[in-house]
Amino acid sequence: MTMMICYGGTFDPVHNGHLAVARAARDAMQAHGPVQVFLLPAADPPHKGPTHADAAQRARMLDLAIAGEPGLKVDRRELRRAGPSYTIDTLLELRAEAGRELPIAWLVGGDSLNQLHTWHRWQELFEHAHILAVQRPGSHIDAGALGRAAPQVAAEVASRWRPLDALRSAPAGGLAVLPLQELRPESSTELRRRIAAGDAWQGWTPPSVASYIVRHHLYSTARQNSGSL
Ligand SMILES: Nc1ncnc2c1ncn2[C@@H]1O[C@H](COP(=O)(O)OP(=O)(O)OP(=O)(O)O)[C@@H](O)[C@H]1O
Ligand SMILES: O=C(O)c1ccc[n+]([C@@H]2O[C@H](COP(=O)([O-])O)[C@@H](O)[C@H]2O)c1
Repeated sequence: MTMMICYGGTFDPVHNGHLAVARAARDAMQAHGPVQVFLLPAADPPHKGPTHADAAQRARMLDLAIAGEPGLKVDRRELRRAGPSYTIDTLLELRAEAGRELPIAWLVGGDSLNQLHTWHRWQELFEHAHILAVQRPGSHIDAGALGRAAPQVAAEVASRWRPLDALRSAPAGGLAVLPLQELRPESSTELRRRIAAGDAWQGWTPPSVASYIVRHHLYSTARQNSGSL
């Protein structure tokens, strides 16, 4: 059975760290059977202020970033919903479409996992998906241990730890850690800072995305929302 991996983010803009994570998830899970990775740009990320590029631009940059990549797709469903892009709403939609049996994993960086208790209806997430967590510098997650998680999160996941390959054997409810060959230092915040400051940045994102950013004058001043594609 195909495993569905969902990778939500603001992607403002997408960077090579995001792509390394998406590819690592695809490659690790495909060792055990077919897998599809969906990248879901958030229209209105619940914990962030206004974005710098608009939602259509962020999704377009994702299209460019994954062009020609087997097993990766952009899913724009959150762009079609009004209001905050709550993950529980997205998972309810995906579960209704995929049926009750399909294994679904929601991919998060360790920084996000440590704060999972702040997400809307967060405990319900496990009814509809597994969580697949990936290390990020400073996040201190490891298989079986959360170094910096809120106590509520540590308590909720205590009985949910699974080896990676076990995620395929149930539709939802587990937590596994995705191994990365090396931690990825990239962040969209630092990338935007570098662009605005005129520091070196183009190696942090694929050339097609870098060209789009330059062509649309994104991130070079405090806030952009030109709306053009
Ligand atoms: N370098 C990275 N390594 C591992 N996970 C990452 C990395 N960058 C982002 N993520 C994870 O990807 C998801 C989407 O991230 P997001 O689009 O917010 O990018 P970001 O770089 O964290 O942005 P910002 O710096 O603006 O907060 C989050 O779960 C985040 O933890
Ligand atoms: O559902 C929530 O309450 C919620 C709170 C914070 C983040 N998320 C989701 O987590 C993903 C990463 O968010 P961010 O802010 O780190 O880009 C993105 O898909 C968000 O919609 C979801």
